[in-house]
Amino acid sequence: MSSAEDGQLCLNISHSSSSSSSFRRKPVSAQQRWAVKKQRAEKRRFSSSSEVKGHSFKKRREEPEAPPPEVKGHLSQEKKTNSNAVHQAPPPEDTDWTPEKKKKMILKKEKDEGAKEAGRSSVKTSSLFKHNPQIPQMDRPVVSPLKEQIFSSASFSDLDLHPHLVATLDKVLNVSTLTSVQKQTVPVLLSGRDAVVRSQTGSGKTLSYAVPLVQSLQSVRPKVSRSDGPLAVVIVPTRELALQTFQTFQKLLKPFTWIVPGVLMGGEKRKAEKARLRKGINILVSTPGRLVDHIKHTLSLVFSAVRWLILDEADRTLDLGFEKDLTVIFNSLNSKGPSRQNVLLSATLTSGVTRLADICLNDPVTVHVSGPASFDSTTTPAVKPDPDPADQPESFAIPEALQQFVVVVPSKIRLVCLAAFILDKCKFSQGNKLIVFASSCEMVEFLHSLFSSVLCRPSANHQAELSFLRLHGNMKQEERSDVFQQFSASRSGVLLCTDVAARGLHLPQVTWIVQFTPPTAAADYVHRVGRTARIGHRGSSLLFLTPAENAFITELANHNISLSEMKLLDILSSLMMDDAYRGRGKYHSQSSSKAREQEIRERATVLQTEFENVVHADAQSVQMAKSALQSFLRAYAAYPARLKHIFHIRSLHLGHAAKSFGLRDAPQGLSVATATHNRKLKNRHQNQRQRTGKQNPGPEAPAEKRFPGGQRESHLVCSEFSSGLDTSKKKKKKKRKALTGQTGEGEEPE
Ligand SMILES: Nc1ncnc2c1ncn2[C@@H]1O[C@H](COP(=O)(O)OP(=O)(O)OP(=O)(O)O)[C@@H](O)[C@H]1O
Repeated sequence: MSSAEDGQLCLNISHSSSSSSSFRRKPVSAQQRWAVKKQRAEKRRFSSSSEVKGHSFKKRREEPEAPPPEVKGHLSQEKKTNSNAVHQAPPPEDTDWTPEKKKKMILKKEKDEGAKEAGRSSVKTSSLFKHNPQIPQMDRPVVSPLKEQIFSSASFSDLDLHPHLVATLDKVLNVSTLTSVQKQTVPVLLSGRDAVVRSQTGSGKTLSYAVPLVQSLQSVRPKVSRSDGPLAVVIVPTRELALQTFQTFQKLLKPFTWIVPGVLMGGEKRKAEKARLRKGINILVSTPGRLVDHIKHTLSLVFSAVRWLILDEADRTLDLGFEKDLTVIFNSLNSKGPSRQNVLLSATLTSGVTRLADICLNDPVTVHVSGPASFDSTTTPAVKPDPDPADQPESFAIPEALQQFVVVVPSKIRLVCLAAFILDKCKFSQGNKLIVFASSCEMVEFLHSLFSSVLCRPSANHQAELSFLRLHGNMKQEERSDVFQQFSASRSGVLLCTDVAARGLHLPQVTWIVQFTPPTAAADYVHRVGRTARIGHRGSSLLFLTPAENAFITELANHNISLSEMKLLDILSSLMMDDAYRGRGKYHSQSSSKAREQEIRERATVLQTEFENVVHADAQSVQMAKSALQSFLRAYAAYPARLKHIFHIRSLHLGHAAKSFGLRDAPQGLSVATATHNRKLKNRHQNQRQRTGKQNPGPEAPAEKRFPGGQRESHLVCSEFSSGLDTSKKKKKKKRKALTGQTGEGEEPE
């Protein structure tokens, strides 16, 4: 609702009041006396209302103070319609005022009220910036970033490829020079060897396996036909990546029309997929869960001819979230068929995953593109490296063209800080395209709804229009695909998303990655920031940390990742670009830096107050904010054990965290609810295990999952990549969902 609409609402209510009997009596009721008293008190608090120049919010800025006990019921009823009305003393009965005059007077009073409200919100400055933990001095440990050169000097035409394939690469995909990873990988795969490939995000890994695969299949004689069924199986962790990979194959296969690619992914109609499988698909791209579903239920899916198995984002796919699915897939592939070429790829293949892969692969060639680490002279010496290389955390290569920043923000200020950053990049300047990562579907929904209603107001001509899209695992597949295509095609805008968009997706022209909630592992950090600065383009990233989470910088440094600090006040200062966020204006014209800082703080408070008013406008909005906060807390409780010293639920200040969801106070019983929830579930799983006699939780048990490093992931947050898709499990899943209250975040549901 715009402010104009708001005004309209007040007017209507005033009209109805004016016709009510209360308008014909003198203001002598308890309520009226209270209102007049309140007005006087207001006057004393704000010596001059002209000093108060606030932004006109869409919703009320503040709830009125509690009325005297005898009128409480009556007031709360009025508050439901328009709480402003409670402040209004009706026009005196014994004047000969025309309805127009009365209306004018009411409007004037409303205006005065608005100004006072604005004043009050300015006074609130203290609540947003007081009682925050100190922002610690940032230590930048010594980091030697791994370097990778993206392009090689060779071109596709130098390789032994079909000329039509080279022409297609050039004309359709606009690709002629080989990237380093392609130069090293394509010949290995063309020679028929298995491979484990690691190179930085956005370096062209997809073509490094897709080109030799197409080259190999087009040369098969007699020619490949649909009736041969799958000859290659490509497994990727998310639906969007499945779609993107399928589209790449569609382009590459333009000259080889007899080879048919196909995609299977959760959320699509099974029946249609079954029909396509019956007709015949030669290159099958799929998410693991959906493939398992078809292995179990689609008779026409036969793997007897499969010659290629590709696991893209292999570290994620080999995570135990997919363990059971992969076992089914491997068993099904191994039962019959010719010898097979296997390829694992990722930007973050850890040695643990590689060791695991060695068991399944046949004498694989390891392609690691990163060169030797280079010393970063801007950093200060820190911890001594561990002498035992086996104990060393994995180093990850980050694109050189990526500038990485971190901002340390007290919890309370996080929401306005994010908003100020978005306004700066997308409204007060142009040509930016942002991806903002948050930890849960509810949080994404909440931010999307709040920002769309508060930040997308039309403003001065020179400011760009802001648009927000959202992507998470709780959306219908159709909508997910639409958003993916829409954001891919757009030149600017903000995509709010969960980790469903963290891996593999190539969304062109993204300039900024914002991690509003920190990732649960350094590898996830790498993949998230890897959505920008791809294939040699420039890009930047910003990580939000609270003062208590500062040690995550050291954790990243252990993986050779180095960040520069961005100052909170610098981000908030973008609010000076729009007088819609002006505070009392007292400091606006003054030039001292202290005065400017104060003005920035006031503007941040004005914006925060606006968020809070929108959130508290009705019960539904409050509920939305609460469930977003709750899901955030659950995600927080699910950080792996080895990061608990940085991200521990007990170190969160609930009231401060609530503020970052636009809630004025910490919702009661929330933290207790989360803890109780955890306990109940733990007991339940223990009982379940005792009943079934299982020592360890089976893959179906909804309890914790273990990552290869031994870390645990609470089931409370449903993994972005979990599958468990067969129909028999559907009921169990529903039951589990109802039990845990989990949102289905990121699942690949059928
Ligand atoms: N040789 C090349 N020259 C120019 N562009 C290329 C080349 N190879 C691939 N690309 C393009 O680079 C982009 C990124 O490639 P791709 O998605 O394969 O990267 P990736 O290494 O798999 O990244 P991630 O690790 O994030 O999955 C794609 O748009 C692709 O078309």
